[in-house]
Amino acid sequence: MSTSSSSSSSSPLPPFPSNVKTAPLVSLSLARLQAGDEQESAAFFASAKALGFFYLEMGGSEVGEAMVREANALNDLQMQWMALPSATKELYGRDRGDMHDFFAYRHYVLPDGQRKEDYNIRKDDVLGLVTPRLPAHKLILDAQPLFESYVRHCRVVIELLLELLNHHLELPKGTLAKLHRATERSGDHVRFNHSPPAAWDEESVRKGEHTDYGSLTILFNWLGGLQIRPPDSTEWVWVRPVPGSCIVNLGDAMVTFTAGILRSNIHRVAPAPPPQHHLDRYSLVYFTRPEDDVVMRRLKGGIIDAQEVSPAAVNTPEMTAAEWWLKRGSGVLPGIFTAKGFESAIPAL
Ligand SMILES: O=C(O)CCC(=O)C(=O)O
Ligand SMILES: [Fe+2]
Repeated sequence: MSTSSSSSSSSPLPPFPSNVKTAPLVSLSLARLQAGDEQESAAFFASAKALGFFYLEMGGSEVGEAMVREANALNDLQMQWMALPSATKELYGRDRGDMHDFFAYRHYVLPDGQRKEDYNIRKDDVLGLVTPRLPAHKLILDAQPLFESYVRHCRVVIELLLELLNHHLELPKGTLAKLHRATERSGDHVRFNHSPPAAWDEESVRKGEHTDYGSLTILFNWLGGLQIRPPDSTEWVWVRPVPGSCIVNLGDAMVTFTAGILRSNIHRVAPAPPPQHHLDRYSLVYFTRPEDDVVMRRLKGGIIDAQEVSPAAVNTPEMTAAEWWLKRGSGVLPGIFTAKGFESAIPAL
């Protein structure tokens, strides 16, 4: 019996349970957003303000359908990568002692001795912005065309979403695009995430509570496990994986840029709920961040000008996007970041 959640294997995954409480994510159509559908665009802006999390349905969009195929292929690749001996994976681990440490393999040992692990591969290596690229295993290097195509497709989606946000925020044309040029150095990266089947351990689940650090995140997962805590709620609810859709969420940078108009919602990854709990769980994430040199502060113009000074701006030292993701990613600036500032000091995982 396979113990892996395979995205493209012929054996279907056990279903996500129907008896757990799920998160109220709206589903938006990439094809409709690409076609300039105003109702869809307004629904996107509403969900970016209210929850900061939504499904993006990829069917009917050439880019979207390609991304679904590529995400499945990358997930198969990540299963091979995660199956490598630990000593091999650690050759690409977080012990090089410089800022590139973040673009690396890392693991945590769960109470039962198994490894929860992830691996960050930066956009600047995939798109050839840095020579030489950071060392990577042959499995990764051989899949360069796949990574490149996936990153370019993710960027098409990101750039569309940024343009729509720019429009609804009534910012001067191209304001957000200029802060997120794919051709410039940034902390954008692909992440492989792997959690082995494990008993619920409150401490590990709680430690994983976070907001994403960057601007926009594109997530593919195949098994349950992702949970969010909706605004003004203390209850964690499950995000049901929807085949053919990715999950998009906003990160810290969008809260800072908009003085809190847009929402970066707290979330975490728990063990998959039964009947999926006996499977290894994998997810594939593309994180977009502002360019490294961009200073993280509220933008001028449009509806942002009418916002009050957000406590976050008062309580948080100003820094560049690169300093931000480095501090957030290494646990120097831990906690849940919202328009109020840091709300709790849970060390970043
Ligand atoms: O695995 C998931 O479903 C979510 C992962 C996540 O939130 C992250 O890597 O930041
Ligand atoms: Fe996340």
